[in-house]
Amino acid sequence: MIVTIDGVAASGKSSVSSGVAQALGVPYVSSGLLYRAVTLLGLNAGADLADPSALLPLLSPVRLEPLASGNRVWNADHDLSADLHSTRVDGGVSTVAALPEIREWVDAQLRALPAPLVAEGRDMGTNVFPHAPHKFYLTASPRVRAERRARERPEDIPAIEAALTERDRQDTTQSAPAPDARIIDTGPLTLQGVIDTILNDLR
Ligand SMILES: Nc1ncnc2c1ncn2[C@@H]1O[C@H](COP(=O)(O)OP(=O)(O)O)[C@@H](O)[C@H]1O
Ligand SMILES: Nc1ccn([C@H]2C[C@H](O)[C@@H](COP(=O)(O)OP(=O)(O)O)O2)c(=O)n1
Repeated sequence: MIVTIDGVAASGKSSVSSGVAQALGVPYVSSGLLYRAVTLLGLNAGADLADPSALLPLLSPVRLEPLASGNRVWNADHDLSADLHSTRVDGGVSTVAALPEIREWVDAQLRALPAPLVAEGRDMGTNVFPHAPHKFYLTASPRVRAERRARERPEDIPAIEAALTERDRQDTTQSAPAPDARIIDTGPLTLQGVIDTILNDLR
């Protein structure tokens, strides 16, 4: 069984996916972490983030480890995970995620993983796992999302809100909800409330 949980930036995808996956006793996979890892490696190499031929040669040692408690991304034996959620990576990741060659590489990593699993991102229900039987799409207003993310970032809420809104705009192409996804406005819900909503739907 595959459950897909897509949604806009900072809507709760990874926290909710982790909770749902742990309740089901299956792994979850965070596709955004792979886009973030490509971005980090590109930035560190001084590569042009809009040039797939500069990025693809960096990717052969990159591997996603889908632990139920939290995904990790490795570059050979170096754990990149702690560096993937920086403002620097946030600022470049939409450029990288717009490249068809990079999307193909990420999709191949994800499709190689054995089911059952919970997959989260933007296009899990539309493109990567279109035949998944259970699909969800998380939303919340930009202000609510910025307030949540402000607990994890040094910037103030208006700056975070502006950056989230801009990233939503740049990610629009791959971020449409699947027609058969259940859309959940997480604004009025607690994290556990969102997890329970999904688990009740799966039962
Ligand atoms: N429904 C919710 N209520 C309150 N806080 C939430 C809720 N969902 C997520 N959060 C918090 O919002 C932040 C962003 O969530 P995260 O799972 O990282 O989102 P995404 O994977 O979509 O970027 C985290 O600090 C998380 O704990
Ligand atoms: N399946 C996916 C997952 C993420 N992306 C892109 C869009 C986002 O700007 C970045 C980072 O995604 P991630 O889910 O980690 O970002 P947020 O936590 O929602 O801020 O990658 C994508 O294009 N397709």
